[in-house]
Amino acid sequence: MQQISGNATRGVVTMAGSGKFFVGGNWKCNGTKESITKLVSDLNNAKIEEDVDVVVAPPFIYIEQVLNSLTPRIEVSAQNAWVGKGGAFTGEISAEQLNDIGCKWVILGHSERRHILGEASEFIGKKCSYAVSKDLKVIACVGEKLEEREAGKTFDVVFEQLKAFADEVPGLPNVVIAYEPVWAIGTGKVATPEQAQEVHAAIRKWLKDNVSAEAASRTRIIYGGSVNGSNSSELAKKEDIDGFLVGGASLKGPEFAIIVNSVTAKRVAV
Ligand SMILES: O=C(CO)COP(=O)(O)O
Repeated sequence: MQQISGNATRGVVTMAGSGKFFVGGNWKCNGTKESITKLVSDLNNAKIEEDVDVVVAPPFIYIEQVLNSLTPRIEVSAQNAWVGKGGAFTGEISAEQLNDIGCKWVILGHSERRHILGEASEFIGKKCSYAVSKDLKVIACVGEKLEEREAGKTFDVVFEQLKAFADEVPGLPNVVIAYEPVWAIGTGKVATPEQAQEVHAAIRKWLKDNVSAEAASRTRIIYGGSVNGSNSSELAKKEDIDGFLVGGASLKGPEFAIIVNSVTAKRVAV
């Protein structure tokens, strides 16, 4: 349990880790200039709690539009980056280019890139290493497919994916881990708070045993997969759930704000 300093009314927080609550919005391959203008305006007008890190990830071509119009209270992420220095890599965007336009975050290893685009764990680990070496902060995604869960392989799959990150990025500085079970993504079938907590606790233990106790405490472990304004508070109450990575519901500003504000469910009265 962690005491939030400086504001006694906030009380005690049910968090196993020491990091700040974190909510990311992954807009995936959605939006137009017009719809993004509206979404940014809704986010700029939303009332969001102070003690949450908030990051949104527009498609590459809209990142500058968002950086130029979104409140600096909310940070901006890319959804991918090239594995090394830019050059003759048609269709790719480099970490240097993200730095150039002031984009500070990148999502790596999302299941859609693993399973639709065929990115392997080792390649994703190398991407993470390069991104961190260029001072980008990384949302590193892991998660099992339905058949893997049903075969009792959830931890094997998640630990193999984690190891690929940890092998390439000693100490995992500037990395937020997103646990996104593939069967829960875009399906409306959210993991129960107990299912998510079980894997988050296992990830934290894996970090303690394989990286360091400090990394286990510092690293935010966020949940993704059909999170919405109605289920986020129950999930947020679990002690190893340090926030969310939201897909579909992050395209609606008011609902995304509700999810961000589910940090209040972490606070219990003293
Ligand atoms: O993939 C996700 C976030 O990265 C989750 O997507 P949904 O919230 O649409 O299920």
